[in-house]
Amino acid sequence: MLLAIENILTREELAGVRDLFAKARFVDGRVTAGELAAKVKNNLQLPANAEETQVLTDIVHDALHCNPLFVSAALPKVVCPPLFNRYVPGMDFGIHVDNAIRVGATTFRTDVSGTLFLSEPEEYDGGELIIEDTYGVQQIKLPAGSLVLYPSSSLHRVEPVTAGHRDVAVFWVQSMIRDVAQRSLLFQLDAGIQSLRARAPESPEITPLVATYHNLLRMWADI
Ligand SMILES: O=C(O)CCC(=O)C(=O)O
Ligand SMILES: [Fe+2]
Repeated sequence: MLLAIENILTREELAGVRDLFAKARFVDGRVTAGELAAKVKNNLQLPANAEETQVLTDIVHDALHCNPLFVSAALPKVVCPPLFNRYVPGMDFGIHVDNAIRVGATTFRTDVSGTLFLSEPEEYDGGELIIEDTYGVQQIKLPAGSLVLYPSSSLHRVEPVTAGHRDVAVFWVQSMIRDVAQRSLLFQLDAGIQSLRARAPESPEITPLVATYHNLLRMWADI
């Protein structure tokens, strides 16, 4: 399931993030790449121990956990500290699949990959995120503050940036629901329940649907 979510960050949060990016000192992104990804990774990133990184991580984590669509789609068990990346002209990220396991302070399985866009599309040329999903090849370039989520099993790449710079926060989620099809069913069911609740809050069908949602979650969740 590939999902774009708008306005993960408020205008104020985005301005704060962009301010921190403007002051930050970036290093070669290969420092955190796995063996295979290091061969194709060609970008800049903030060091994990940079002063700005912790502040940025808190802003992004808070925004994600407060977003009902993100929580419903990802059903997160672990959201790792994001990588804060910058691509300047000539930089790209060749085709790869993300490492299944990320080893660190918390070692976790990557089920869902996310890119939160921090630059406006008109601020740079190129830099499209290309995802080869089961539904074909998707080309993604979203407004600043918007997020794309996709299964970590997908092959993907970032087209070369040819002008301006592309700033993003990239992160991975271990979901309570490992299986992408089960996760997708729960997301669909939750969307249906939310819509029914909004349109006809007194509907007697809501209770059995909510019960089904929770009982499927109980059946499938690994926590
Ligand atoms: O920059 C992006 O949108 C994705 C980067 C990426 O694929 C990665 O860091 O593994
Ligand atoms: Fe990746």
